[in-house]
Amino acid sequence: MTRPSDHPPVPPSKVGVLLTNLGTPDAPDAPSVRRYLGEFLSDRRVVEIPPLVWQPILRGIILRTRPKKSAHAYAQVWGEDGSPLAAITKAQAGALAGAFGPDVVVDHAMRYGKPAIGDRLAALKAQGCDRILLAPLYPQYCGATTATANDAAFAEMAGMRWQPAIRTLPPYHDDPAYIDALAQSVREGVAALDFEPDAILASFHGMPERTLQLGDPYHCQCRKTARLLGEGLGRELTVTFQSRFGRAKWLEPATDTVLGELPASGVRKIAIIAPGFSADCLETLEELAIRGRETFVEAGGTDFAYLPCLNDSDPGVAMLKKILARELAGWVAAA
Ligand SMILES: C=CC1=C(C)c2cc3[nH]c(cc4nc(cc5[nH]c(cc1n2)c(C)c5CCC(=O)O)C(CCC(=O)O)=C4C)c(C)c3C=C
Ligand SMILES: [Fe+2]
Ligand SMILES: [Fe+2]
Repeated sequence: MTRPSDHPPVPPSKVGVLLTNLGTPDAPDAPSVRRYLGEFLSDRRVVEIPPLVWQPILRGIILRTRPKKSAHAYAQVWGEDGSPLAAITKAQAGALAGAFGPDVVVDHAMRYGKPAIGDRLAALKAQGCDRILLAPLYPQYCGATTATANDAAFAEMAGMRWQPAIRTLPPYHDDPAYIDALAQSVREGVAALDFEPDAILASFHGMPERTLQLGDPYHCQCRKTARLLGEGLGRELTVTFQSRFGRAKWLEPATDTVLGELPASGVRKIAIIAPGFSADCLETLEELAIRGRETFVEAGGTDFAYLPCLNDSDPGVAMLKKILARELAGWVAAA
């Protein structure tokens, strides 16, 4: 029989903040990329095709061909600290350590691969965090990103007898703190160029167009970010969607198509930004900064600059601190 005195000691109460992002392979080689893509592309929030139809295509075709090609792309952006997405997300959490006082633990996790969301959530709880803020670092809400990150945390909680209280970070696509940080970084980035861009392209990750018709707010939130940022900069941005995958119709216009067409319309000097990504990753560093440049230059463009994401820059971390502190109100005295 368990008597009250037999209960394990209760650690002192703390608050946890769990930054989450998409995830990345462990290494830039085909087996690691295959494992990562197998998990990622089996998520029904990401590919909304019935598994009986999709899994044979994924296992029989995609995981046999894509990993080699993607591993080659990853190898081009891999740094000393490994995958840029992993290194930057870790640095963001490191930069926020202590930002909310001594009783708030900041950690980070990935939806696919490591460190896993379930593991880090359990670790926060084991450290005494009885209140946890889940912070999927996607400015624009999308079922395929924000929701699935939160799903993974709630799936872990389903196995807990004593659950922590949970809050989730809302999308921050139109938050003045986010728009101002972006505007500052674009202004400084453009001022440092040795050319004046004819246009600034804002490239967001694409999604199947069907998800817009089904009510996902992602597309509208991307457009709003671009409108507000354009107002902040005093110049209109060209909005495009990148990284098309599969045969279905995706959001348009496609970044690669626009990059190939702009020079013929007289736009030969461009700066490109990726305001849908909180951290630079394969999609920005390889697809935009390397392949995007090639496409633009081959089409007759003369000057091309990719401006980095906010990452763990001082303005980027200050922005994260502001939007996270707001969600901690009532949990943390000083927040
Ligand atoms: C159906 C496929 C995909 C959907 C839907 C999708 C949505 C989506 N993705 C991001 C952010 C990132 N995606 C990244 C890589 C990546 N994305 C897909 C496919 C879909 N994405 C694939 C197959 C890959 C892997 C690389 C490749 O093989 O091309 C990354 C980068 C990860 C890294 O390791 O650096 C990010 C970040 C968003 C924001 C989004 C919907 C809004
Ligand atoms: Fe993606
Ligand atoms: Fe891509």
